[in-house]
Amino acid sequence: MASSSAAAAPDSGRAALLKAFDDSRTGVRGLVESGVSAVPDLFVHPDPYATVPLAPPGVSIPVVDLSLPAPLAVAAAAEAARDWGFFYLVNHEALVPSDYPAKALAAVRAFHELPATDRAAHYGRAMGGGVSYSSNVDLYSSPAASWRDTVQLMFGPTRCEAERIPEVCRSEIVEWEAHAAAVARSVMALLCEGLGLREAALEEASCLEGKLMVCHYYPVCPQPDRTMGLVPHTDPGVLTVLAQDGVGGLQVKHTDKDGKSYWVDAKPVPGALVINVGDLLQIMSNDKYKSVEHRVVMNSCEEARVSVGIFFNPGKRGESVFYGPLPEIATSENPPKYRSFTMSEFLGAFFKRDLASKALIEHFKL
Ligand SMILES: O=C(O)CCC(=O)C(=O)O
Ligand SMILES: [Fe+2]
Repeated sequence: MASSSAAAAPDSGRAALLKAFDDSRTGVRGLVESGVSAVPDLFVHPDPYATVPLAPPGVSIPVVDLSLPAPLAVAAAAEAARDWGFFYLVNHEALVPSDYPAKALAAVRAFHELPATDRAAHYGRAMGGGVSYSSNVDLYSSPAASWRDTVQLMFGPTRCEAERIPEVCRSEIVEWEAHAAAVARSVMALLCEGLGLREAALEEASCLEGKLMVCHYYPVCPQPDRTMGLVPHTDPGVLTVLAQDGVGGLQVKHTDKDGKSYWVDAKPVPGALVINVGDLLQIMSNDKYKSVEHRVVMNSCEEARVSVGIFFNPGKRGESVFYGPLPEIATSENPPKYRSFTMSEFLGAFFKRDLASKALIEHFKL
């Protein structure tokens, strides 16, 4: 790797290094396997942990208990989505068998820990058949690469070809997708009721039909304070259902009642899923629910971290189908704060911007 810093490297030198890394087809895990003892310059983030302080001890994202009587669960979900944009979902065993998501996380780990030549056979950025395995989806556009490899799978509106899913994790991934969709349906129903809407309003707007799964692997890092697992960003979609293993590293930005912001650890909680509001739900709820920034920091843990997220999005993508603040919510007392747009306009705006910016929501603001 280059001896100068990523920021200082001439563009052509940096581009060549990125290509050489990509051409290795084995991701960050491959660097670790080759024995790197320092974070290569391409992955160095200038002062990754400077800007916002960490939360005081004891601060945590809220918990929503799905076994509570419906009105209490609705109130808890609505309050969490409004004040935090993130929550742990617990007591969801009516929807998720007890061996999930652990089985899916273990299967994803097994894929990322296959011998390098077996992984390399799957490596590529194109979503061929709805599946890809690569390191840093934004490798060529981000200012610094992150310490992360990812398998992406499309589950809707068009479903990936099952035989394209690496066999070592195929059945577990397919099964987890079905359970996570049941969880998303139930959470969307709570969030709709929290907006005073009928519980199927988001489902009727096709918000359970677009589904992208990301299976992340954050290898052990020799210099955790020099790089990041995932830069601060908001999720563009409606709702994200995230399963994480026991390693930890996810942090959520929270602004308290006094306007003070800090990063809060979303520590792994056994039996809890992490749910978060995406930009589209903030827009559809006319800012009642918040899509908040989050990131993944590296730590000195001796074990790689695995997480599996599913982004739920509208599946109806026609040029005559518009999304924006839901008409039942945006009224004369609560005028719409965003204009309407088609999904192709929304996705076009998403792919044009840098992952680490909040520009997407701003783009549609009235
Ligand atoms: O790995 C995680 O915990 C978070 C992943 C995430 O935020 C994303 O994929 O958008
Ligand atoms: Fe995210």
